[in-house]
Amino acid sequence: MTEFELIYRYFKAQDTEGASIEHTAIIKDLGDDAAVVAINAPSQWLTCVDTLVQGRHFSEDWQQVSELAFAIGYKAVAVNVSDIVAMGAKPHSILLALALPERLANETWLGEFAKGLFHACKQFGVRLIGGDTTRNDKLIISITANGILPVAIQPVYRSGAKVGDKIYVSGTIGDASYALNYPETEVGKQLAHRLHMPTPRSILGQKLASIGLATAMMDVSDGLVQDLGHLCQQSQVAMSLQLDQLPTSKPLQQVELAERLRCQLTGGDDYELVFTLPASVQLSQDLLSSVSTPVTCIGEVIELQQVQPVGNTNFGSSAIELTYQGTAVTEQAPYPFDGFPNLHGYQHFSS
Ligand SMILES: Nc1ncnc2c1ncn2[C@@H]1O[C@H](COP(=O)(O)OP(=O)(O)O)[C@@H](O)[C@H]1O
Ligand SMILES: Cc1ncc(C[n+]2csc(CCOP(=O)(O)OP(=O)(O)O)c2C)c(N)n1
Ligand SMILES: [Mg+2]
Repeated sequence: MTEFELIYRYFKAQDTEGASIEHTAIIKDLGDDAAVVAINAPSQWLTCVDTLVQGRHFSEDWQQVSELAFAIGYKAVAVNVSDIVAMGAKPHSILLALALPERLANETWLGEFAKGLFHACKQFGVRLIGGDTTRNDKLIISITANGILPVAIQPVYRSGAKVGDKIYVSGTIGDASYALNYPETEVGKQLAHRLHMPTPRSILGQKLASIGLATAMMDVSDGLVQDLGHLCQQSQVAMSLQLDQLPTSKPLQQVELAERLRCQLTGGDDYELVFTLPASVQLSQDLLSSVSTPVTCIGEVIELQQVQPVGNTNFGSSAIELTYQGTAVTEQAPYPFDGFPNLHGYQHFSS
């Protein structure tokens, strides 16, 4: 199979079923030097890119890479859709840059990978409009995602959280991390789908932006504390998190408390949304009608004791206070932990 046969065979023929009205703006997709999308002036165009690397974002092991072809295709789209919806926008299209090992350039692997990729595309309403294919010794998948937002709707940034706001998180957290760390356990197996096929909270993110009440929002990719640290830094606030309120899936409830909390606070890979709302807003069913994802209040925004420099990489842990059943969790009294936990989340580089 040549490079061009590969592209046309696996990525050119997209199912047009489920294409949205905005997709009519795609004038040219795969096949030319660039995709062409008509810009509807009263809309805002959002764009982001995320890369998944073999051995870093999914297993190094070739056997696993083979078995997980569908899930890897799905997850590559899902994590990008997650960034778009964390701004409140509607996902529109993606570009796929694939560095493909020779041993995966076959019908079995590419067929499953493309199936997973297009399954996610269909589920989240995005069209593949271009990309690039190269050969490499390891599998690297880089996806650029685009989204749209009417000008009348404000994107929800990380920078708007205010003292007194309540902090909410969607779904449940800690599942993906547990599945990654304990894949052979019964609970790990029950949670494997949360690691391999995360669900970006597309409807919830868009709804929160459209009702215009969320003061800040982001998705949890690196770990709750570290990611909330970014939100604190950009909003120049601190936060108080109630550990007994963290939403926990049925399988994860069976795990010993301290270990479960470590997964929830630092694990990452959940792709849930965290957002802040003024305390006066009651998150009623009405407000979230048409959103099936549960949301849970996990704490509140408090005053920052001292302004933090932008480059402070320890900001996450220093700006976030933990309480458990109304009592502060501190170095001196770390209960329910034996010792105060390391709250760093996932970092590609750390010194
Ligand atoms: N190599 C890079 N060049 C330019 N911008 C970058 C680069 N890496 C990250 N960024 C930007 O830094 C910000 C944080 O990146 P990242 O932690 O990857 O975000 P997220 O967790 O939302 O995917 C984003 O706005 C991203 O666009
Ligand atoms: C083999 C393997 N090791 C580790 C992880 C955990 N992991 C890898 S990257 C990551 C954080 C998210 O990835 P990143 O590239 O930082 O995404 P971004 O924050 O840019 O959205 C996590 C929790 C994993 N899923 N698989
Ligand atoms: Mg990250």
